[in-house]
Amino acid sequence: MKTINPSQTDAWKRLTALSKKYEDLKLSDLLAEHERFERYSIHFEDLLLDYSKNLINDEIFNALRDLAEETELHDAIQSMFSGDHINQTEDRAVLHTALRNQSGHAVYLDGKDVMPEVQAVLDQMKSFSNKIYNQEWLGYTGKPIKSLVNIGIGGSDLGPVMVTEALKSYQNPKLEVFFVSNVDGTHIAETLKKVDPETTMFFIASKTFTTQETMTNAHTARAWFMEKSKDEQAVAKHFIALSTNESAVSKFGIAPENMFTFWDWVGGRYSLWSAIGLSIACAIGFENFHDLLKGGHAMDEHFKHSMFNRNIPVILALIGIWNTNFLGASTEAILPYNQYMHRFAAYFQQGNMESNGKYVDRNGEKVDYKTGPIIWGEPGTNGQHAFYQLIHQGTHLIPCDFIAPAISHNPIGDHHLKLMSNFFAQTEALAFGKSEKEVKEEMISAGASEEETQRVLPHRVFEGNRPTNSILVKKITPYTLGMLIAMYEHKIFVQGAIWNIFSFDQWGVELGKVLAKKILPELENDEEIQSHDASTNGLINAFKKLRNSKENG
Ligand SMILES: O=P(O)(O)OC[C@H]1O[C@](O)(CO)[C@@H](O)[C@@H]1O
Repeated sequence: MKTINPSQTDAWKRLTALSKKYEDLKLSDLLAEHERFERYSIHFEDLLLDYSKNLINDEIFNALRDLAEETELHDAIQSMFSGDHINQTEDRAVLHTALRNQSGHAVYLDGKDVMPEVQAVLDQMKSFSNKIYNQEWLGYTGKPIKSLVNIGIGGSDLGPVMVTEALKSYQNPKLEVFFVSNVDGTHIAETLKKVDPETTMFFIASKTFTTQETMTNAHTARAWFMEKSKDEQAVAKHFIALSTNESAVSKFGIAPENMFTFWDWVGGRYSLWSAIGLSIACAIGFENFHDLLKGGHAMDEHFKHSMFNRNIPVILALIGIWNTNFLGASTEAILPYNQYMHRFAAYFQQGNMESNGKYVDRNGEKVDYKTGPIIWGEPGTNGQHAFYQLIHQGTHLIPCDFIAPAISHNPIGDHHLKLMSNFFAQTEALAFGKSEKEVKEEMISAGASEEETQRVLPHRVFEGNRPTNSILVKKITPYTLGMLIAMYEHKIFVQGAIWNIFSFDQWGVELGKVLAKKILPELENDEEIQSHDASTNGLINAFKKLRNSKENG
């Protein structure tokens, strides 16, 4: 992949000029055009992206597309899918797309087809998950497994949690799934209270098998299990490992036949498609897991082969760049109008922020433009009663993605129509707002005095002109969810490629880990600490005093 500074391209300069030329662009004017929806929306299978409620016109969109051309996005896409080592700081390829490759074609990495290995692990996952799902895998006392406990963190947790929750209506009701991630002992303690060692399967999910949080929780789980079962042999029936690190897995005491492997070319935050997804496959059944892969693959094909102006991930990425780099947004909200998808925003918090939270470009130079936005969100309508106030009337520009299914898994009464009326109302309100004239008329007709109307007026006006994308799908099925996940993955990839940053490393999480390791032994005694700065010393010493103080229990 070539390194091209996007801010030095002609397209970027044009976009800068366009952001001034169109600083008064109004969504209400843009949306008055009858064909706007047809021209600014895309159908792909059962998915519809409406991007018409963005502050863009044809001139702006064409310049954005030129930016993608000038920064050689075509080559970047080609490089990723063909197994080039595009994660250069770790000298690794980025081939999570191979994990969901349904084309029947080979995927080469350094001259070797990876598909036979991928298929072998999928076969192993299929056979294991069928046994769990069909209640055929028996624990050490001969009872079928009822509880699945995934122990992992970051990409080894967020993906499995998000998908398992999103597809809960597909779950075998005889199974309960738990996720333990935090090193806070409360997380494992509260989980262990709810499960029975005779009927629990622990999935130790860690790409490296060295992550402090995961290994601490795994050791605690094994000690708890040993205390209950008093049988070393029983471990094999209740602990499996999902990892790339065979020697660490065997050192932990998990036999090779109970290990499900993957490879260094699968990034942690892109790993739910790999063996890391085994808890998903066990919970919803392998066929459904396979449909998830198929949905991801369908989006890969769309992304690889569609022209940029008909390419959903590319369009989402370009709009994000317009909002971030030319309209001044620092954040993006992901708002699924679907309760099952309540961890979707949290999942892409890691997906996006760990990938594109970089201030150094591919030449090692500090960038002179903004990169990855802050990602957050909650399911509608909960968010409406929490933070939408700021989106509507705050001082920050917060572009939002609204996601909803046309059909609910729980068609009770008019719940879904009410939910969807809110979905449509919010993007309309954000775009059009409410003018002074409208507020005045409304208040006067409700009997308010002239004086009261004048006093409250500015507070009840909505400027509008807040950009949104709406993503509608038929239903949240494993296939559709696969498409949605891959759609955002590729959006992130496109933005990273254009911003000329390395999206597949995560050096920014290392420093804290290293310092925590240094501090840990200092907490194991009561001696006063002098080895840090004034604040850190003060905090550690106050902590030691507090834990030893007799007052307040
Ligand atoms: O799967 P592992 O190796 O335990 O790593 C867990 C997570 O830690 C990170 O390396 C850093 O937070 C993530 O990228 C990764 O998903």
